[in-house]
Amino acid sequence: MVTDKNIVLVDVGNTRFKYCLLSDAENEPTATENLSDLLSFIDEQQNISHLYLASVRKADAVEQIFAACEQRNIAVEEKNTEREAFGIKNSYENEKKMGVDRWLAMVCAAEKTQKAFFVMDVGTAITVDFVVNGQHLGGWITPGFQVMKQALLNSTKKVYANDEIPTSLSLGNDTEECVATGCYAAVYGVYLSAVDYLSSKQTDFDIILGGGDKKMFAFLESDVRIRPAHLVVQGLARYARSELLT
Ligand SMILES: Nc1ncnc2c1ncn2[C@@H]1O[C@H](COP(=O)(O)OP(=O)(O)O)[C@@H](O)[C@H]1O
Ligand SMILES: CC(C)(COP(=O)(O)O)[C@@H](O)C(=O)NCCC(=O)O
Ligand SMILES: [K+]
Repeated sequence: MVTDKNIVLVDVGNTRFKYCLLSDAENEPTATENLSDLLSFIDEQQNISHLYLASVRKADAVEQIFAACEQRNIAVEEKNTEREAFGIKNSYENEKKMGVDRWLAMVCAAEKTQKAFFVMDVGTAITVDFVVNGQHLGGWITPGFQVMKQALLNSTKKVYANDEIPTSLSLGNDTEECVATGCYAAVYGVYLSAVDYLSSKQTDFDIILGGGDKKMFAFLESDVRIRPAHLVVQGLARYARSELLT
């Protein structure tokens, strides 16, 4: 019999791999840039029968995962964006063009609230998707905090950056600080625009937040509309539970 301890969930983002057992899907997944960490994890468990996979990279980036699973007799279930599932209807004309991470973020978010929502994934890119009455209205893709900073450095000669990740809106008093606070303001601006957009629909809504940089929004914690989530692995968890455990 397959249990939630035999299933591993794997999110292949543009920066990092995130993974956990289905039984741990409520906790922070392990994040790593090295595929070997995932393979060691699988080998430590010894009893993995299924691997649920979501990737936004090119096919060759996940070939190694398929090969490693074949060697270990683990069934790989790779998820792709769908037109409709779990009561959510995708607005894309060609849903295959939508990153599966965005689709899974909606699948996760729809389980966390019965209300209208927007789901914001603050990762390499920032994606925002709006859903009202199960209908995906559409979304936004913008550069994430690090990508924004890098684009600025690449396009200028005298702009420098530091490694600080601000956690509230403030002003800079030197170049590095101005870059960090400015890019923070841009990220926060995406959030405020999303609130503004959904508020204009005159509907009560929740906000589901995830991604490696979601800590930037920690200061908003007291807003009852906000639900932090491990979007992609929890979207995968929903698929895995419905396909293998019911
Ligand atoms: N240890 C870390 N290594 C890399 N990025 C990190 C780390 N901790 C936080 N981050 C932040 O997380 C972001 C990537 O978020 P993540 O959700 O993992 O991206 P993706 O799903 O696109 O791979 C980076 O832009 C970075 O600012
Ligand atoms: C927008 C993304 C790059 C976000 O990826 P991430 O930041 O999570 O690594 C990814 O969802 C993607 O490659 N999407 C394809 C284009 C689309 O969704 O329309
Ligand atoms: K993202």
